[in-house]
Amino acid sequence: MSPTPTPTAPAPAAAEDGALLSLRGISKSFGAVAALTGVDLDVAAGEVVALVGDNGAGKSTLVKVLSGVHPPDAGTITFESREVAVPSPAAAQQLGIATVFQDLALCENLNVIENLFLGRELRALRLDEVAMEVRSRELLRQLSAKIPSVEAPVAALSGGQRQTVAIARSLLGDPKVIILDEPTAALGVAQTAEVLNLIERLRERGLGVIMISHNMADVKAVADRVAVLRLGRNNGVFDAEATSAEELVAAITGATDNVVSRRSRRARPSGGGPDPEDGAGADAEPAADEQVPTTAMTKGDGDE
Ligand SMILES: Nc1ncnc2c1ncn2[C@@H]1O[C@H](COP(=O)(O)OP(=O)(O)OP(=O)(O)O)[C@@H](O)[C@H]1O
Repeated sequence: MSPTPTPTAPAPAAAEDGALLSLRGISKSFGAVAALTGVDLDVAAGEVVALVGDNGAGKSTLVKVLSGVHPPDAGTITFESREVAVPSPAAAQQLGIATVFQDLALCENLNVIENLFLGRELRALRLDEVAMEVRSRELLRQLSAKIPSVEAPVAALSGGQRQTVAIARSLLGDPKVIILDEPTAALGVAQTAEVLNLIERLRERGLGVIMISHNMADVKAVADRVAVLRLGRNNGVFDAEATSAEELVAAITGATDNVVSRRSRRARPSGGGPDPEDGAGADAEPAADEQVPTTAMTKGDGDE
């Protein structure tokens, strides 16, 4: 077991410099259930932040607050340096916050192009099918997506390819932040690799990515920072490279209580020089086997 991460300063009260999106003090209750209590979260442009936590930790609720599904009871959301409200999914979309929920919301009988443009068909005098096809091919090429044919019905695609189509569709709205709800859940090894590659492409495009995941190997493979929620509260923000899977699991399960703010030592395109905190553990090699037994991740109330 790796040593407990050294607690440093409490999570900052104000939006982190360079953050594209900052949540501060977000609370949300459902009746007597406090799903979120005073939660902070930051994501910068070109950064992947993994949001992890045990079942019922509040991850989905936080994502729903950000995507305009649930209004928060308290707290602030700052987007591109101004405080915003996200009263509806349409408002989130308008701001530039896209969410790909686990159900993906694809139409099985429609092909890839039709799914990509569902609800936002390009129209001149009539449906511009040529333009939609060209745009679809271009977008999927930019994402290095392995889709056999844009004319194939979505029903014929693998889980990884469907995830790719759902992510590509959300990019047509030109978002600045994209939230992925367990994008690799139930995928095999090759398909998971495909989706993780796609997330790298999103980072390269300068998007801020928030990824919910229960899989520590995926988190460590793709995230810059890892924000841990426990029982609806922050339990540390970790540098993904410098923190072992065991340390993350300890924070998730409550074996350690952390209010740790370690900024990523990976490149942050939005500026900011080297972080003095980044020295600690910066040369640590990831553990040889980062795959964490799912049993360690799923114990708890399991009521969801
Ligand atoms: N619509 C709702 N009505 C009542 N309680 C809710 C609602 N949504 C979430 N909760 C409760 O809020 C708490 C946080 O749930 P949430 O779904 O956000 O956790 P989670 O971290 O996403 O869990 P999981 O990994 O199992 O999806 C849980 O106790 C859950 O039962």
